[in-house]
Amino acid sequence: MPAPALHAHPHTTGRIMTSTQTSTDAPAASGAAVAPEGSPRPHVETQSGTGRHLSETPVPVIECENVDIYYGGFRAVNDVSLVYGQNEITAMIGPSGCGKSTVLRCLNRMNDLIPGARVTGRVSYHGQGIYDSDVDPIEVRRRIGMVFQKPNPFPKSIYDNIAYGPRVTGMQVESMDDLVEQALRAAALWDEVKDKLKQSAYGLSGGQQQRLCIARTIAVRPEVILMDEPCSALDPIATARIEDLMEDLRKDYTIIIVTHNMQQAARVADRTAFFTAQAAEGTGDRTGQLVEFDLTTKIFSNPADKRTEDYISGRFG
Ligand SMILES: Nc1ncnc2c1ncn2[C@@H]1O[C@H](COP(=O)(O)OP(=O)(O)OP(=O)(O)O)[C@@H](O)[C@H]1O
Repeated sequence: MPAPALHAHPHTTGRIMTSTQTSTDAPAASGAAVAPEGSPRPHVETQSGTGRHLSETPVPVIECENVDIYYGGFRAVNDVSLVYGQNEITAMIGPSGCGKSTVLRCLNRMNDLIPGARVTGRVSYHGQGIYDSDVDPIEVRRRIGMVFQKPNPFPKSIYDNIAYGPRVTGMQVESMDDLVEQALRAAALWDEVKDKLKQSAYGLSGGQQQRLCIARTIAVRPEVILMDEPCSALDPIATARIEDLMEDLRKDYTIIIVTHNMQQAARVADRTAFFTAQAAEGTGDRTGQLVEFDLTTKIFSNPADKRTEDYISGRFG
């Protein structure tokens, strides 16, 4: 099978093609909404929860338009429209069962792996619908990687955990040793493991294992990293290290995080989306919906919707 037409690069953008297409099939980045490389960012006028100056509206990398997500006949998420901005950290918060993880998983077609799961509406990556028929879901998941709640290293050495993705995806790699080192350095783990690369990943602490999983995600050179409560199994020190790491990674990646921890969202996220679940008339099924999406500062200091205010002030959820 030919290698994916798009050559791996942390900043690569463009069409996600089926593996049977060739590079000549691929126009350059469709990215109508994306500023060309080297062009100035849009008008800067506002500040995020992290103190960064941000444009009023995000530069889209992933966009959801009127997205509904079903598990069989149950509509878990209703009519979500949301833009995830380039080189930003976007947090999704809300009470249990409001559909945060469901939305996160639909951003890289991870829901495809759940029998009965179905997405309607449009999810696009640089303007291209990721559910379009000519799109290769494996390539989607390479570009848009995922880190899970519980660290899940493979039962392999530290080195082989990192090398696994590049090997199985047939990435052209000049030096696997260099790639492993770069990924471990990017995940702030290199100094702790450089003398035991051949040892089992299971010998690492939980926090180290989670940074290894981040390094493993980075190794296949994605552009976006999805994180589903990445710190919920970690102690406060390991959590702080992951939060610092996210801050570093934002320079090169777009990060989307689901978190139950509102303080964490306030600390790390540039923008925050608040979801809630509403009981449907008739069936009583609780369907998730997006209530409000804005700069993190605004969400936590002056939310537009009373439901957001009630949630962040601890009055419900
Ligand atoms: N694999 C699945 N099959 C069927 N229903 C599911 C599945 N995963 C989630 N759901 C349902 O979809 C709804 C949203 O769940 P989801 O896990 O996305 O919410 P969440 O906001 O991430 O919750 P939590 O914060 O508790 O993790 C819930 O009603 C849940 O029971």
